[in-house]
Parts: sequence; structure tokens; C-alpha cells
Amino acid sequence: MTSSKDTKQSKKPLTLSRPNSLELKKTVETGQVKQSFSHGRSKSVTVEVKRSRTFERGESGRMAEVTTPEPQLTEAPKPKEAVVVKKAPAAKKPIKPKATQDNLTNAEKAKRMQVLTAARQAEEGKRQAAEEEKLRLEEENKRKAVIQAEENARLKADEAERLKQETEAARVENAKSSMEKAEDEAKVAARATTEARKKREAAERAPDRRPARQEKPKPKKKPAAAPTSVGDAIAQELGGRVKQGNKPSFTPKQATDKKESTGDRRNKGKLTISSATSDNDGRQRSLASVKRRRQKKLQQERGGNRAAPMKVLREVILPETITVQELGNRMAERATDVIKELMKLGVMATINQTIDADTAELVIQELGHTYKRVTDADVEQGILGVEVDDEGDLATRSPVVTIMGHVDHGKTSLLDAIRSADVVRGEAGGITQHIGAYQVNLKSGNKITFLDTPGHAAFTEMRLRGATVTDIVVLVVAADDGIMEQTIEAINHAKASGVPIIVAINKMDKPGANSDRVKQELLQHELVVEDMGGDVQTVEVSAKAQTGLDKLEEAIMLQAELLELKANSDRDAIGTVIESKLDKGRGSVATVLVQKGTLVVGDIFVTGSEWGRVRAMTNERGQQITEAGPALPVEVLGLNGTPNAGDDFIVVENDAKAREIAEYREQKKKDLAAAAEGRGSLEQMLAKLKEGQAEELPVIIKADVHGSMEAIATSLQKMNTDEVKVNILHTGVGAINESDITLAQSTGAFVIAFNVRANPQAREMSRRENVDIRYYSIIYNVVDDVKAALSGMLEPEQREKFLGYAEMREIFNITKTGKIAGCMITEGIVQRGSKVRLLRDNVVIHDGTLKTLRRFKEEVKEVKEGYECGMAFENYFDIQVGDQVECYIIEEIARKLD
Ligand SMILES: Nc1nc2c(ncn2[C@@H]2O[C@H](COP(=O)(O)OP(=O)(O)OP(=O)(O)O)[C@@H](O)[C@H]2O)c(=O)[nH]1
Repeated sequence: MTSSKDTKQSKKPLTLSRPNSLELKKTVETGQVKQSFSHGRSKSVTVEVKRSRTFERGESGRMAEVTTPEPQLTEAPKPKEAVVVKKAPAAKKPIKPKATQDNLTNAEKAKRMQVLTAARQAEEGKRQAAEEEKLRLEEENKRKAVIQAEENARLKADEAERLKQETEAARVENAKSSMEKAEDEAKVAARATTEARKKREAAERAPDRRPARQEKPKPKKKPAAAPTSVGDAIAQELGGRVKQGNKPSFTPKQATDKKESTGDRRNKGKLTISSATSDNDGRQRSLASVKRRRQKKLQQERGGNRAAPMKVLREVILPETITVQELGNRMAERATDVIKELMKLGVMATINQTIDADTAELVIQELGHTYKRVTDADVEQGILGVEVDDEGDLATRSPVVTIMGHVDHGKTSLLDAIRSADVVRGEAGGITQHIGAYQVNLKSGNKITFLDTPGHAAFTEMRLRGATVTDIVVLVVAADDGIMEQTIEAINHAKASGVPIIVAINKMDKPGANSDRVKQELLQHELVVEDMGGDVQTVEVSAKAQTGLDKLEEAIMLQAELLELKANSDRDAIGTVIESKLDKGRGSVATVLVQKGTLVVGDIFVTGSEWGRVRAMTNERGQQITEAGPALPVEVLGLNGTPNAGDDFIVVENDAKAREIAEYREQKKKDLAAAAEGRGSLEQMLAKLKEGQAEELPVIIKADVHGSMEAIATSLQKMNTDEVKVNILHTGVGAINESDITLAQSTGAFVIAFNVRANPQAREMSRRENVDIRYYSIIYNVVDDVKAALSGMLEPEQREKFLGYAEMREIFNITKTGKIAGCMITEGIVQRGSKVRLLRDNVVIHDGTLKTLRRFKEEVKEVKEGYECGMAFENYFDIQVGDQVECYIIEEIARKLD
């Protein structure tokens, strides 16, 4: 660009007639111009016009210069003339011949100037293009370097990530140190990425550092196709087309900078008409696009699977059966991928479906993982920790006592009497709560744990589950009543479980009390008391008068000593559930008797097919405690379901283990239930067949507490006969839910709700599905109703009812109907359709049905004694005069269960 200012500043001002004034004409005439470029540089150029000289031999024979006439102003410049553009320093000579220029016409001068300017601009354009090309190359190189650095950083990050994941897998064995390492790796990778990013940003900023002039945009007002370089300007001036494609490419960042430098930041990113119509924008690749292409290329190089190098191969613990989802989880694969693999194997399975280990094995291999087969039993292996504790770790523990005896012999009274002797009870305060068991602190310093469960039913129930909680049985026998039915039952149960018995002869305060009689009776049941040379201790007590309690305590402690009751308190707790219930405010609550180790708040445990974390523990006085040692019963909060009385309670190392065991047990329970329904083993099927036509009444029992539930179940099972049976499909503690209704609906069962109600959803469902829910609060009512239902299922009793006799007086042979007997009713009545027996000489010769009963050719309902009638038998014609007809009907009488 040339300006008068530049001209003015040049060292040798040309022939300016008037300095400081703008006179384009004159500057051109000087032949020297100063030019400044967009990148900030400027230079002076001198324009010289050289004329060629020609020589000819003159008349004198000497060579002489031929002087040609000055060109006409109207003529175009001669081709002989050459325009040379020189750099300023070289052009020190004044422009000559000055006179020649002076001779040019104005038009000629303008034309020449135009040509000169065009030539100069063409030169400038070329130089600028070369310069831009150089910059572009530089930029390209920088970008390549950045891409390379980025790629290196990314690979490093990938590697670090892979290492991290491997370390993660190894963490199962040795977690901490490996994890730190992986984190370090990740940090290094992150640092590398940050550096790469910084580098890239620096590189991107680099073009910004170029001279501001170079970035100077073209005038804003110009259209999109405005010339962007001097070369373009010339070309455009000469009527040529600006070919954008040939322009040196520049990065989007440059483009942005360019835009920004125009001060049009607000329009950044907006679509304008010019930008939309501009070819330039259409041809430029965005940075994101470049990145995408690069990533795509990389992916292709790696075989098109981006995740492949990141995949962590795992060892899958494979049980005998596994759900598709669980299999996916264990491999850290998506369930859909597992399903796809299964489909390839020809197995159509849904996400919740269980597949066998063999199929799962193939899927695992297919997905590149390894497996470790475990049997069902392996799941529970090691759950109990160290099975046998070292002798040195063992310490004496207090005995656990169960009180049994006949109804009203004073079990509750005796327990109350003992409890009232508790020294801690009075001091500590708190309201005594029923938690099914409690520990009594006696004056002597001894502690005895009593199981406060009613009767021997709970004892038996626990024993059935394999739980041996009780160390000693105290058999309460009323001195005035002696051995009764339930006393004998209790003796048998205690004997069967091998638990020693101490006999407490109660009600000694009563006038008719006779302890010797009791001792004698005990002999009949193979219980030889110490007085008679045996090993069974007897203690005479009175719960009412609170006498003999010390002796009972002594007897218990002596027995405990003999049993050498010891436990290791310094280990993870193992215990048994004594009672469980669903508390409205606290959720599932279980009374647990710790048998080994110490249960601490926060421990994770498995109990039956439930698991949880000990949220809080309370004793029978409702006081919060944080630890519970051996032989201490505690109420535990934090279960995720309600376990059964007698279920084990084991502390495990983590949630995963607890969940795994609970799930395994739940599955086992389901399998057992399925087997019990006859879909199980062949033996069970055969047994069912052998049972013959045994009708079953399917029921579901839901109760408020475990005790009531057990009581109802036991009562109902007692009603079973050879003909009818109660099939208890499910029992549970808590409200009736939708799952109960579903089960009832599918099996045709009815639901016994004892002191519980159905939740709204279950209620709605039961109405919809027509499932019968019976609400009870008295066990006898349950028993009565079930008895009635069972009775209704009994085959009715069939009884024969005699109607009358008839005597055959005449036999008619009628062609169409066969033989008809003309009879006289001698006794009672004869009814149409009734059963008949044909007697000849008092011998039954036929038993069948009466086909027709007529009087005077008309069919009648019945004929009474003393009247004549016609009879014919169904499919029987061997009748004679004198035969007797005995007429009777079969009555059905409903039966009742006893
Ligand atoms: N005289 C006298 N009566 C007693 C004694 N112990 C209990 N009783 C009474 O015997 C009755 C039954 O006592 P419980 O303690 O309820 O007997 P139980 O064996 O727990 O009865 P169930 O819970 O129904 O099995 C009550 O009326 C008591 O007052 C005692 O030592 N002397």
C-alpha cells in the first residue's frame, strides 16, 4: 500500500512542489515509491525507464546514434521499453531522462503509472504469497508436533489406565500398595496430558504472536470474496477471478483470530449470510473434525475396537448356576453382550434367567475371561471362620437355660421369680422388654441366660433347624400335679437333644405338694434323681413364695461347671436367632444369642437367607449396647429381612460375601420348596403317588411374630389325616405383600393373616385376583376355619336308606321294552330311579337300578305300600314270579374332622 505519508517520510522526498500536501501525480512522476505491507514492513522502490539506443553507420562511415523521435502521447508504450523495478538502495541515480517524462501526455503518464503499479503489486503479491506459504508450513509443522505430543500423552495415559485397571484387579489380593502405584501412574499420565495440552495451546497461540499487521483483516465492508492479498487485488483489478483454493491455508484458530481482530467477537460462532455463502468456510476443517478424524484413524489401526486395549480380563467365580445379569457383573461385561453370546450358542435367555455353569463357562471363554468353578458348598466354605478355637483363647461363659414343663405348672412364674432376683435389673432401670431371652446377674456374681420362649415348641423348632442353643433344660413339675402329658414330651425332647435336665419341683408351698411322688414318677421316664442314686438334680422351689431359687441357681451352675462351657470372645461373632419380628418403626428386628466371639455394632452378618449390618443393639431392658459377648442375648437392628427362629447368625468380612451367602441360601430354599411341591426328586414324586388321593389344602401364613406363626403352622399340621392335608406353602412375619398374593393365586391357596394386614397393593391385587385373605387374632379361630375347610374336602359318607319291598306277581313280555314285572308293594314305598336288589329265596341275585315305575301304563314317581305297579330293571331281565324287590337309595352325609 502506498500513501503520501510514506512518501513524505522517505529520505529523499521527490519533486514535491508542495510538501505535506497529497499529490499523487507528482509522486508517481518521481519514479520512487515507498510501499508498506500488511505484515508491518515497508520498502522503497525506484522506477526507471530505460530507452534502448540504436547506432547506424553514418555518411562519414562512422557509427552514430540514431535518435528516434519521442513517442507520441497517444501511443501505447513501445515494447522496447522495459520496466524494471529495483530496490531502493540500488536506485540512487536520479530518474532520467527527466525531459522524456516531461514530454509525456497526462494520459500516457497515467497509463504508465497504472502499469507500474500493477507490476509492483504483482511482485508484492508474489512475495507475500511466498511468505504466507512459509508461515503455513511452519504452522503445519508445529501442529504436527502438537499432534505427536498429544498422541504420545494419550498413549501414556492409556497405558497408565491399563496399569491402573490391572492393579485394581490385583487389589483383591494386595490392595493398597498397588492402588497407590496406579494412582501415581494416573497422575503422571494426567501431568503428561496437561503438558501436552499446554503445548498445544502455546502452539495455537503462536500465530497470534505474528505481527499485528499481518493479521490485519481486509476491510469489513468488503464482501466475502474480497481480495485478501495484493496478488488477488491485482488479479481482481485486471478482471480476473480470485481463486480461494489456491490461497495458503490457515488454521481455524487463525480464522478466529482474524475474526476477533476485526472486533466482531460477538458474532463468533454465529451463522451469517456471508459465512454461509463463503466457499472459504466450507473448505476449512474444524479442529474438532481434525481430532475426530485422527481418532478414527487410530481406531482403525487398532482393529476398530476402541475398548479392546482397555479390556480387563477377570477370573470369574462360577457357581453351579448363575443368572445372566450376575454373570455379566462378574465379568464386568454388559448383560446384553452376555445375551448375545448366549444367542450365538443357541441359548435364548433373559437377563434374569438362570443358566448352568457349563453354558456360562462357554460365554466366559468367548468373552476372553477365565473362570473358577465352585460348588454350592464352596460358597459357605470358611463362613464360620476358625471352627475350633485354641484352648488358650477359651474363657468360661454363662450357661443358657430353657425352662420347660406342663401347662400351668409355673414356668412363667419361675422365670419371673428368677428375674426379680436380678441385681442389675433394679439398678440399671429401663423397661423390661420381651426379646425372647435375657441374662440374669445373680447376687453370687454368676450370670445365667434364660430363653424366654413358650414351651418346648420353640425348643423343638430350633432343634429341627440344627440349632443347639440350650445348655441345660429346667423341667418344671408342679408338686401337686406331678408328671403330665407335656412334661413327658419335654423329657423326650430334652433327651433327644442330649441336653441335661434339672427338675424344679414347683409349688412346694401348696398344701398337697409331694416331691417324692414326682421323683417316683420321673423314674418311669428313665430320669433317675440324685436321691435315688441317679445323676438328675432335683430342686424343690416355690415360684410364688420365692423359695429354693438359690438352690436352683446352684444346681444350674454346678451343671454348667460339669459341662465346661467355654467360648472364645476374641473373634467374629457366631450366634443363633432366638426370635425375629418386623417392627413398624425399626424394620426387621432379631433377638440373637451370641455363642462365640463378640458382636460389635457395624459388623456385617448373614442370618439364614438374610443379611445386614448391625445398626444398633439393645438388651432386654431396651438399653443400647455396642458389644455383645458369648451367651448374651441382644436385639439386633439392621437386617434386610426377617430371619427365622433358629437361623444361624454369622459375622462375615464384607457385604459382598454376606450377599453371596444370603443369595445362595435363598436359592437353596427355593429349590427345596420346588422339590417339596413334587417337582423335585423321583423319590418325592413316588411318595406322593403312594399317598394316594391325599387332598391338600394350600395355605399361606403371615403373622405378627415368629412365635404365633410357628404355633399356627404346628396346629394346622396336626390336623393332617390320610385323606386331607394342610399344605403350608409359605410362612412369614409381617404384612401381606404382593408376592404372597401371587403365590396364593398361582396355587389356589388362601392366606391366613394373624394380627397382620395386607398392604394396599396386596389388598387391591387380592380383590382383583380373587384371592381369599382371612384375618384372625385368635389361633383357635384359625384352627376352626381350617378344620372346616378340611372337612369340606373330605369325601362325604355314603349311607344306604331302605325304602321298601315289592313282590313280583306277574311277568309281562313287551316287545319294545323287554320284560316288565307286575308287582305289589308289600312294605314301604318304591321310588322311580331308586336302587334295587333282586332277591330270590332271600339271596341277592341282582343289584341295580330301577328303570321304569308305572301304574296303569303311566310313569309315576313313587308307589306306596299296598298298591300294584309295573317295574323294569336297567339291563336286567332274569326275573321270575315270586322274586322280591328290595328298594333303597344312597344318601351322602358330610363328614367332619375330629
Ligand atoms: N401356689 C403356687 N402357685 C404357683 C406357683 N407357681 C405358679 N403358680 C400359679 O400357677 C399358675 C400358672 O402359673 P404360670 O407361671 O402361668 O404357669 P405356666 O407353666 O407358665 O403356664 P403356661 O404359660 O400356660 O404354660 C398361676 O396361677 C400361678 O400363680 C407356686 O410356686 N406356688
